[in-house]
Amino acid sequence: MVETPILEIRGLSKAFGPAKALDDVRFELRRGEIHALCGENGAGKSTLMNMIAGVLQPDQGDILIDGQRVSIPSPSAAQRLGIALVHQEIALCQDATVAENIYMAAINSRRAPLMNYQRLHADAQKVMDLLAPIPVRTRVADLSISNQQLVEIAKALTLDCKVLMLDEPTAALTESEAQRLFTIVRGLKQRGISIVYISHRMAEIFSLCDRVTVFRDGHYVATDPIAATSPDDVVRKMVGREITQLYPDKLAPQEPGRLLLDVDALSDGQRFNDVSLQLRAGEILGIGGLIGAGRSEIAQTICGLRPATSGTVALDGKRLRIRNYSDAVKAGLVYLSEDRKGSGVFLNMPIAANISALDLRKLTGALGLLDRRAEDSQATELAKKLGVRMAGIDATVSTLSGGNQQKVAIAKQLSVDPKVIIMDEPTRGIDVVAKVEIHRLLRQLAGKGVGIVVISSELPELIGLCDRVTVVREGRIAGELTADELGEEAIIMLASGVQTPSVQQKQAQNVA
Ligand SMILES: Nc1ncnc2c1ncn2[C@@H]1O[C@H](COP(=O)(O)OP(=O)(O)OP(=O)(O)O)[C@@H](O)[C@H]1O
Repeated sequence: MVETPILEIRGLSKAFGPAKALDDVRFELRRGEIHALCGENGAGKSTLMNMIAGVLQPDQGDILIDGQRVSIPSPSAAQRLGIALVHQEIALCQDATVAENIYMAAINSRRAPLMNYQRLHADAQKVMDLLAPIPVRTRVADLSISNQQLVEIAKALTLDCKVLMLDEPTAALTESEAQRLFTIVRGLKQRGISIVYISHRMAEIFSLCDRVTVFRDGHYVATDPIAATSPDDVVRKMVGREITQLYPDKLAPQEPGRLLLDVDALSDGQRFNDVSLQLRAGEILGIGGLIGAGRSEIAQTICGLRPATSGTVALDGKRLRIRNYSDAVKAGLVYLSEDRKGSGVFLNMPIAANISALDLRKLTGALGLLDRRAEDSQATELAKKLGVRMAGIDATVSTLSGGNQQKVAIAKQLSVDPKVIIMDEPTRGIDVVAKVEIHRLLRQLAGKGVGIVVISSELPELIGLCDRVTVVREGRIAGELTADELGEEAIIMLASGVQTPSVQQKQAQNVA
């Protein structure tokens, strides 16, 4: 007998104005399975999750829980049905404690157990301990992103959750943090929780999930057991064609041009010390390291977003005196923030205005008026180059899917024709195809003499894309790897300071 699925979606459709985000899709989640949902940016994955979580209402179609048709008019209705969604972006109250966040809904509705803080802490700690030993009296702002993510999951678990939906949970995690999350997710599965898992990373889908469903352009394409498919097959179903080359060709070693960016003994007096980096024209330099190692702080200090206490930055042979970020942009140095919502894009502004926000002078006519036509044509060209899926360049950024918002943030950096671009996690949340396009675009820019620095926690990206990788550990440069030396183990070893068994073995062989 076939078991009734815990969650079933039949013929679901949703339009935003004239644009159909989902068209007659189906989906089935079995009890105790981890089911991956894949599709390009804008394929409709988050829209489906939001409907199941009561955040959005479908135009048509049915949602069944345990074989019963249900209506989910609000997030609290979803909670009552045992459905929890952990969003792409962390949405915790940063100033509140872990315990207060875990019981936020109950506190707001005065159901907290029950405003007795001692009991609240004890109950919250019990849930938190299922995942990781994080003290629940800690302020959320003092936790790492990965621990914040676990607090989001703990919050979901208090709701007597039967169906847990995780939307790109590893996007902001390092490799080892992601591994810890997988162990936790597998443990939840053992406890009978059914999990929907959205991710753009094929490797993790294939190591974690039982089945995979693919959406393309708001349509259902297929559902397969993981054992009966392959990453290539999933990508082919997502895109409708084969992707042959994942990474563009690298520079030949003798190719890099003149010294473009020269950072010498830079310190900020707190997070990093004595950092020296050199970048040549035409080169893509990777920066690896664990989250919290100080990579973003180094980049932000180079670009005038944080103050330095000592050291120098020279661009094209000229020592820079950068007091703030706009000085850096004027000099030809731009920074793509890893925090898209915080400082990458203005969500409530149109796409065109976002793309031109960094340098309006370029688009301003003799009378000091903004040339809207020039703004629109620049935005259209860049959005097309990056393949932004949108209704039009006048649409606000908030109407775009997560990955497409990231593409707008990248277009914004490119609009100023920079000499050096420092990108912090540039392809976070970006689908496989768009990632290939962005990598190709970066290589093309490098080919024109632009210097590019890519901070990434995704080892395959550092290895596949970069000509050289510098690894930062605890605020200092731990070492540098040339293209020939690049490998996951070599990066991990420098990043953690711990030798992995096979490196030790190799070294022992070399000595022998
Ligand atoms: N509030 C909204 N207003 C207008 N259009 C929207 C809105 N929300 C989503 N869309 C559109 O619906 C489509 C599906 O978006 P959705 O966020 O579901 O994609 P996704 O598959 O989750 O993408 P990603 O991988 O980038 O997160 C996109 O074209 C998006 O622009």
